[in-house]
This record gives sequence, C-alpha cells and structure tokens, in this order.
Amino acid sequence: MFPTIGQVGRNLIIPGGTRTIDATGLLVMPGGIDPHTHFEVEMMGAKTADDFYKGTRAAVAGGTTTVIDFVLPEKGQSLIEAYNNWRQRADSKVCCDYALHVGVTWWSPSVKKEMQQLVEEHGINSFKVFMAYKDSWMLNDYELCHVMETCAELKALPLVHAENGNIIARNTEKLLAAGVTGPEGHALSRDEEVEAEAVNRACVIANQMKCPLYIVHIMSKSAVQALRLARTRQKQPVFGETLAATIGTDGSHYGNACYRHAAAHVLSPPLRAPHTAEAIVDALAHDDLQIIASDNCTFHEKDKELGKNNFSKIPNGVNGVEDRMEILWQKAVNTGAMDPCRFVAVSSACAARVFNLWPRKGRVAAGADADLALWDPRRERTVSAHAHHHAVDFNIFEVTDPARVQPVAAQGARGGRRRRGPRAVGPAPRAHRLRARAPPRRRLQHIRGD
Ligand SMILES: NC(=O)NCCC(=O)O
Ligand SMILES: [Zn+2]
Ligand SMILES: [Zn+2]
Repeated sequence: MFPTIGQVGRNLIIPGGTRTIDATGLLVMPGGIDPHTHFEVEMMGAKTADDFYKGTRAAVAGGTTTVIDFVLPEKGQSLIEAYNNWRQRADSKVCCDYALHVGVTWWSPSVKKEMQQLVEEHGINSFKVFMAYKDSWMLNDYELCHVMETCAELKALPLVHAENGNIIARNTEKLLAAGVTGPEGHALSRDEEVEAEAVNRACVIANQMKCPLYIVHIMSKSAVQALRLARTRQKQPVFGETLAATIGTDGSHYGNACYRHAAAHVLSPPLRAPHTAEAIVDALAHDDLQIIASDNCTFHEKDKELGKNNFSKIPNGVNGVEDRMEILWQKAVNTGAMDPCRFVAVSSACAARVFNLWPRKGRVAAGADADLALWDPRRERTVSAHAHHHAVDFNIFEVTDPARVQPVAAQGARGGRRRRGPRAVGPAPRAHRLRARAPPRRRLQHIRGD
C-alpha cells in the first residue's frame, strides 16, 4: 500500500517513532506531475538516452514525483502488446510513480477493440494521436475522427500532437532542394501557422465527434490563440499543455553554427522567437493553458548526428523532466507573473485532475498520496549538464556565452544555399548563467499514515 498523508494541521498528535523533518521556511507542495515524458523509446532511428531509471531519477531530483509516459506502438502492432512491453520496461526501473498514455498510431476495428480493453482492463484513460510525423505515426483526419469518437464512447481523453504533417513534408522537400540542410531548416519547415492550423483542426474534429481534447506541447502564440478561440467561442472542453523548453529557452539556438548545439534544441513543434516565452507564461497564468510538461525525450550526441546532412532526420527531443519546475518558478513566480498556488496548479494539480489522478495526487490533504516536494524559494541553483541527472551531456537550459554563438548565414536560413567551408566551432556550453531559484530540498517525503 502506498504511504498516504495521515493528518494535516497545527498541534498534531504525532505517533511515536515518526521521523520529523523540519520544513521551516520551505513551501510544502504536492510533488510535481509531469504528464509528458518519453523514456526508453525508439524513434527516428535512435533510442532515447534517459531510460525509466535515469529519467525518473532526474524527475525526483527536480521535485516531480509522478510522470506519465507514452506507449508508442509500431504501425500494425497490437496496442496491448506494446502496453505490456512498456510496463515490463518501466516496472523494474522507476523511482517515482508513473502512469501511461497509449499512442494510436494506426487505425482498424481491432485498434478500437484494444482501446476499449485498455480502458476497461488496464485503467488507461488517455490516447495520443499525431497530426505530424507523416509516413510514421501520423493519422489522417478520417482516422482522427474514429479515434476521437471512440474516446468519447469510452470516456477517455485524446491527446493530440498538433502540426500539419503534410505541409511539413512538402516544406522539407523544398528546403532540402534549396540546400538548407542544417537544424535551422527544422524550424523553417514548420512555422507557427503550421501548428495553429492543426490546433484549430483538432478542435473542430473533437467538437464534431463530441469529445473533450488535450493538445500536447503547445509552442507558439498562434497555437495558444487557436486554442483560446475553441475554449471561449465554442465553449469546448479543450486543455492545453506547454513545455518547460518553451519558457526556458528559444528558437535562436537553431541559428547556432555548432551543429551539436543547434541539433540538441530540435524538438517538434520547434522552439519559437524569444518573446514567445513571456506570452506562454502569461497564458499559463491566465488559464489559456492549463499544464506545463517536459516532453523529456533526450538523445545522445551520436544519435543527433543522424541528421547532420538532413535536418528532417535529427531525432526530435530535448531534456526537461528535471528542470521543469525550477524553470517555471524562475520564469513565472520570480517574475511575479504567477503566485505559488497557480504554480502548483499548472505543475501538478491540473494534471492530476485531467488524468484522473485526483484526489490521490496533486494536493496536500489527509488521505492523498504522500508525494511531497519541500521547496526552498530562496535557494539558488545553477543549471548545468555536468550536474544534472540525465543520461546526456547537454542541457538546453544551460546558458552559453552569446559571444560564441555564430548565427547561420541569413541566406541559408531563407532558402538559399548555405555557406560552406570553415565555420566557427560552436560554443562549448559554458556554465552557468541561468539561476533557477528554489530547488526542492527533499523531494519525495513519505509522511507516516495512520
Ligand atoms: N516532441 C518531440 O520533439 N519529441 C518527442 C515526440 C513527440 O512528442 O512528438
Ligand atoms: Zn508530440
Ligand atoms: Zn512527446
């Protein structure tokens, strides 16, 4: 049985033998819930570096005590078989609580049956679909209709990766033909409109299928606007998730002349213009977005090298599960955009409610799971790849010296031929400007239950 919180209050009668932890001056908060991680998954010809041990170890180091990972079946593979594989991988390694969403990466009547089985027999209540990754995980609109209709029948929630995969595919062909092969091509192939169109389309399909909806990793102001329209005009039950990466760094890194540096920032949808971070924090603060996740999906440098001559082959993904909460605190609470209660809502409580973990998780109350973060709002920590708990030696939140960042030639980025020949060696990441205050001092505290 999981330890639960026995009592909350003043002047408590403490049972003998209880270990006391002095939390004077600290905030006692529900442990973070990160509803979007990819541990030990194969994608784009590589396997993620963080496995369920290292990934959850990094989570706990940053104050997150529950993660929700994604089962991603191959096209044609049984969903139940893939789910069992994921359970097998995770169960023996995780060092915090975890749950699973299941991807629907192909469609047939047998998939529908398996979705029902996953809900009824395995407690799955969320299914992820992709509008991007053409020729691998992408579904067409007709298939999306079926998945959403089935989710509505099962009272499950569809999670959507919203980008227009067909436009991305065509833009990629054109960029490559024009000689744009470097990581900057990744962002050029999928601008904000490509994301916002898909957010709008996903909302329309969900509305037609009478289904609630959750859009994962919203990365742009245009996408937030599309979501806001659906939530207000249509009064649709639509939830929006953004990422620590969106508020902790930006798309200027795609212009770094160092391939290793630029490729390390490649994820989808891509990082946007620097002013996006403030707008996304504002959206989180005002409930246009409800949840911040990490989409932790780390790859070793040798794997990112797969796209050295073709940006569309760079395995997509960045770190974030460890730094998510501190980045949010720094960018939202320390700036005054958000109070600590909203911080708890977007980093823990809203995810607990959306994914049916409430009332066990996401709150500090008698009877809830005793997953607590003790948070010191005065302590400072420097983000660094040397000190983090991930399996990779790069951290997108580590600040590099701007003087050593060499912008890629403008004509290259706009579709002309890229400058060949010697290019400056990019920055070896130098520590350590970003000061994320308030690391949790102790992460997973089990208060003795009755
Ligand atoms: N987001 C990303 O670039 N990588 C992970 C896979 C996904 O969520 O699309
Ligand atoms: Zn995605
Ligand atoms: Zn993801």
